[in-house]
Amino acid sequence: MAQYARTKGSIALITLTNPPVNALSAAVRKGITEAVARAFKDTRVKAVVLCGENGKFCGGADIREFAKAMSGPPLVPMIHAIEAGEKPVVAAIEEMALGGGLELALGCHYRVAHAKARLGLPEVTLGLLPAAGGTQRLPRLTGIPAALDLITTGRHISAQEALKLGIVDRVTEGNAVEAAVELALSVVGRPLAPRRLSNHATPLPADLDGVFEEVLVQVKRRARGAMAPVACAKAVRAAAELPYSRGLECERELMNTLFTSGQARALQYCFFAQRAAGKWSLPNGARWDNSRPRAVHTAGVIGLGTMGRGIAVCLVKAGISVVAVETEEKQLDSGRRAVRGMLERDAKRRGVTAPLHMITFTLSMQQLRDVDLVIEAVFEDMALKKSVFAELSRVCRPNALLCTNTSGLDVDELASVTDRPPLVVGMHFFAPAHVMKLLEVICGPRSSPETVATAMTLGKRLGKVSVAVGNCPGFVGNRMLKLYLDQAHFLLEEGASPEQVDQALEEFGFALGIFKVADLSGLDIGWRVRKAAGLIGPDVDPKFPSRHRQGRRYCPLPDLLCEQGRLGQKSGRGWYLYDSAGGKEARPDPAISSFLQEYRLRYGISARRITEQEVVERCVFVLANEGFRILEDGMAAAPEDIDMVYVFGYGWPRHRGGPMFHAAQVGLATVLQRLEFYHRQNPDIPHLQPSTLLRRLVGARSPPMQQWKQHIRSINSQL
Ligand SMILES: CCCCCCC/C=C/C(=O)SCCNC(=O)CCNC(=O)[C@H](O)C(C)(C)COP(=O)(O)OP(=O)(O)OC[C@H]1O[C@@H](n2cnc3c(N)ncnc32)[C@H](O)[C@@H]1OP(=O)(O)O
Repeated sequence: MAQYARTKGSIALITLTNPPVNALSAAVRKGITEAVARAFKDTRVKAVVLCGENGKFCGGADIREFAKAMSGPPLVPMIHAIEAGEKPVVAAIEEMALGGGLELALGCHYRVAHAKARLGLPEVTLGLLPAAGGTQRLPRLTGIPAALDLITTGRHISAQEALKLGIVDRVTEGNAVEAAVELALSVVGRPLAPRRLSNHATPLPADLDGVFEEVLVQVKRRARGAMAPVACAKAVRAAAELPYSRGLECERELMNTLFTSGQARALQYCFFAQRAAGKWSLPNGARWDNSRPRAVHTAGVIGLGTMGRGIAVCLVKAGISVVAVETEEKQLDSGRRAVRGMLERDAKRRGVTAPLHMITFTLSMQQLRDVDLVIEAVFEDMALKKSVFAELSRVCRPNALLCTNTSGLDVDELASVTDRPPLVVGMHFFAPAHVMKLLEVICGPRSSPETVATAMTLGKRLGKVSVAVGNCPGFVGNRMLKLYLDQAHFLLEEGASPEQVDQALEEFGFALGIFKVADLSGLDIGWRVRKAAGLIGPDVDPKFPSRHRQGRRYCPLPDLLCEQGRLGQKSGRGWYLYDSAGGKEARPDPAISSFLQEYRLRYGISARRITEQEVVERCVFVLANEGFRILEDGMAAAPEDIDMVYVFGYGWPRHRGGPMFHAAQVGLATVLQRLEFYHRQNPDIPHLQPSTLLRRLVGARSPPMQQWKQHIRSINSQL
C-alpha cells in the first residue's frame, strides 16, 4: 500500500507502507501507481516526495512473490511513469534503498539519503538482476566500472559512498523526509529532462573490453558456475552499447532466463533459510521469541591459537571487552601480536582507530573473575578441556556463561565437570573465526534457554549466521564432513587423483576442492581425531595398514601421508605440492601419483576410470544422506539449518542451496537410486546405504522440504 498526503501546500508525500521493509508487493506497486497519478493530476501539487513508513525507504521487490504468479502493476512501467512525469519527484531514502527500492529511487528526479542509509542492488545475491531498469540507469549515472561493481557484487554502500558516486544528490544527518521536501520545493519549475537518467548517455571507460574481461574473470572466481553475475555484466554491457530502450529489452531477456532458473530458486531459498535459522526452539518450549538473552559486555577467551585469536578479534570488533588468556609467555606474546595486527589492519581498512584498549592479555585465569561469558578455545582434547572447565567453575562469577569452541567433543561431558551445567553451551566457530560466517551453537541436554538465547544472539552480534544444533560427535557440520572426506579418500583408492576429485567439486561450485581444503586446514587435524577415536594405534600394521576398521571400510591414505610429514600447506607438501612451507599455490605432485599407484598395487586394487559424475554424486549425496539421518536423530531442527551450516561453514556453493536443497532439486528418487547403486558397488561403506528417512520420503512421493519432518516416525529433538 501507499499513503497519500499533501504537505507545505504544494508537495504530495507518498509513503510506502508494507512493514517490515516496505517491500514492493503488488499492493504497494498499485498504491504507488495510483498515488503518483493522483499527484500528477492535482494542480495544487507542484512536486512529489516518495518515502517509506517507519523510517525505512524500501527493501526492494517482495521476494516472497517470486515463487507465485506475478500480479499487480509491473515495476518497469511504474518507474517510467514517475521519470516521465512533468513534476519533480524526490526520493527520501531512510535506512535502506535496496534492489527494486533503489531502482525506484533512480527513476525519481532527485534523491536525498539519511547519513546512516544503505543503498545497493543485491538482486545478484538472489540469482537475479536489477530488472526494473537498474542495469540501464545506474551505468548512465555512475559510469560503467562503478555500476559493474555494485550490480555484479550486490554489495550495500553507505550514503556517503552513494554521494561520491553521484547516486544521491544530498546526504543529511537530520530528517531525510524533511530534507527531501525542502529540496522538492527548491526545484519546482526547473527543467526535468536532464534529471531523467534514461535520457543520459552512458559515460564509457577508455578500455571498455578490458573492463568487462576483468569483471568476468572476477565474477567467475567469486562464484564459479553462478549465472546471475555473468548476466548482470551482460546487461551493463548493453547499457554501454545500446540505446536505453534496447538496453531495457536486453535486461528483460536476461532476467527471463534467470527468473525461473534453479539457481535463483536456490539463492532465494538461502535468503529465507538464513533468517529461519535464527528462529530456534527447544523441546521444552523455549524459543527465540520467548527466551531473553543475557547482555554480554565482557568476555574471556582461553587459548590464543588460530581459533582463539579470531574469536577475540570478532568479540572486540563487536564492542565487547575481552580478557585473553594463555598458559605460557611465548604463546601469549605471539597471540598478542597476531590479534593486535588483525585489529590494526581491519581498522586501517575501515579508516578508524583500532580498539586495542578493549583487549587485555594475561597468563592468569583469575583475570576472568568478572567476565559475563568465557569462550574456551584450547587444543581439541577432552581431558585438557575438562581441566579448563573445572578451573573456570572455580574462577568465574557463578552466573557467568561457559562456552566451548570444540569442533566435535561432547559438550555435556564438559558441562558435567562444572558447577553450572545449565550455563554451558557450545559455540563452534569456523577458521578463520573473524572471517567465516557460521556459528554452530551446540545445545547440550542441560543448556538453559537463556544460555542458548545468549549464544545465538551473541553470534548475530558478531555478524555470524548462528545455527542451533544438537550435541552429537562432530555436531552437524563435521559429522557430515567426515563422510564426505571418506568418499574422497575412497575415490583415490579406486583410481582418482586428488586434482581430479577437486576439479569435479570445483566445477560443481565449491570454492575449493576437498583435498585443497584438507591441505589448507592441515592433515594432522584429522590424524589426531582418528587417533583419539581409536582408529589408529599400536595394533595397526605399519607396513600394511588394514583397509577395514571398526567394522567398515577405512582408507589409511591420509595417515600414510602424515607419517611422511606431508601435513598440507604448512609443511609445503600434502595432497599437493607447494613452493615452500606455508605456500598457497597448489600444484599436482608426481610423487602423490606414484604413491597412489604403489598403494593400489600393494593392496591389489586395479585402478578404474572415475567420472566427474561419480565424484560429485558420491561426495554430495553422502552429505545429504547423513543430513537425513541428522534430522531423524533430532540433531538439527530442519533441513534449512543443515543447508545453512554447509553454505556458511563449508564452502558449499550458495547457488546450489545446500546439500538438502540440492537433493530435493535433483529429485529424492534419483538420489535414492544413485545411493543404492553406489552402495551395491561398495557394500562395506555403510554411509552409502540410503537412510530410512530418504526411503520414506521417496515412498511418500517426495514431498516438499517443509513437509519432510512430518515423515520422521518419532521426532526426538536433541536441541
Ligand atoms: C519478472 C519480474 C521482474 C521483477 C523486477 C525485479 C527487480 C527487483 C528485484 C528486487 O528488488 S529483489 C529484492 C532486493 N532486495 C534485497 O535483496 C533486500 C533483502 N533484504 C535484506 O537484505 C534485509 O532484509 C534488509 C532489508 C537489509 C533488512 O535487514 P534486517 O536484518 O533488518 O532484517 P531481516 O531479518 O533481514 O528482514 C526482516 C524481515 O523482512 C523480510 N524481508 C526483507 N527483505 C524482504 C524483501 N525484499 N521481500 C520480502 N521480504 C523481505 C525478511 O524475510 C524478514 O522476514 P521474517 O523472516 O522476519 O519473516
